[in-house]
Amino acid sequence: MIEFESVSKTYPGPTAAVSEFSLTVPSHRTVVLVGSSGSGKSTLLRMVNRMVDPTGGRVLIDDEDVRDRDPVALRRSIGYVLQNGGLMPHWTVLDNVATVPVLTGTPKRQARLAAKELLERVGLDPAMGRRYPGQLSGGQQQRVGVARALATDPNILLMDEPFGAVDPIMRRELQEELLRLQTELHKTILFVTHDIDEAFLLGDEVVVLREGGQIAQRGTPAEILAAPADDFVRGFTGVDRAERTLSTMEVDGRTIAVDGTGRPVGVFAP
Ligand SMILES: Nc1ncnc2c1ncn2[C@@H]1O[C@H](COP(=O)(O)OP(=O)(O)OP(=O)(O)O)[C@@H](O)[C@H]1O
Repeated sequence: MIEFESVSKTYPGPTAAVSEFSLTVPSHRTVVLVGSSGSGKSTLLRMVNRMVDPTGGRVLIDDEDVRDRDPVALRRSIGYVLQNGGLMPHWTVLDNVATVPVLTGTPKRQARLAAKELLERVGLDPAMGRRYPGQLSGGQQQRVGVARALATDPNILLMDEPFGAVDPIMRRELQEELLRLQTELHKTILFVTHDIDEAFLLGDEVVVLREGGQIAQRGTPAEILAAPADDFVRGFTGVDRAERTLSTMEVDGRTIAVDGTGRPVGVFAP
């Protein structure tokens, strides 16, 4: 469980990046922070692994203040996936995945064997382990990034716009893969995106942020869609967008879902 207790972060400048933010991320759940650029999402995520220390308040992992943890050990115990993979270009894929386990004492052979299994787990051919990151597609690199984050079997995964730089089809595949992985792994995932559709797809809970890390609304995707808190959330989530305003139509005895433009988008199960 991750707890943000009234955290603030002020960088030099006129406004606070985050002010008085409180949130609990329950164990084994996926919580998505969604908001536009500059709303403080990355700052909040990075407070968990102490890449940023708050200027006020505290962050707890399983009731322990992260400030009492050694930052390097803390970072190695938490999976972290970034938009651009953050892979070491001159290391093979396998070495990229096996690095942290080796640094924390796993024998090299064992770590490489485990890395191969992880590549398979994220949907890659283990033979790709011999390649260098530059010889992989963007989507494949992101899968390696996920495998690397899972290499120490962390309880917590921090994901900062991990699928932001890949094309929409690959993005959808990666999202589905993450959903599948999570049904097997049950990690505590804190996921950052500016894409509300991604947030609704992946989040058990979604936190909509406005400037300064202010929570505009939090809840399950269904709760937010059913009752947007205000015009900001209404606009951000696009609840009034044609593709979200579904209605029903009877055709040949079956009930069809139709979007706001009149386009049939699905059929209700009998
Ligand atoms: N190292 C820094 N020094 C000064 N200001 C910073 C620093 N990091 C972030 N900020 C500022 O803090 C605010 C929040 O930034 P943050 O990166 O957390 O937002 P974000 O929601 O993740 O944005 P994006 O989606 O663009 O990544 C922004 O106004 C940003 O300019």
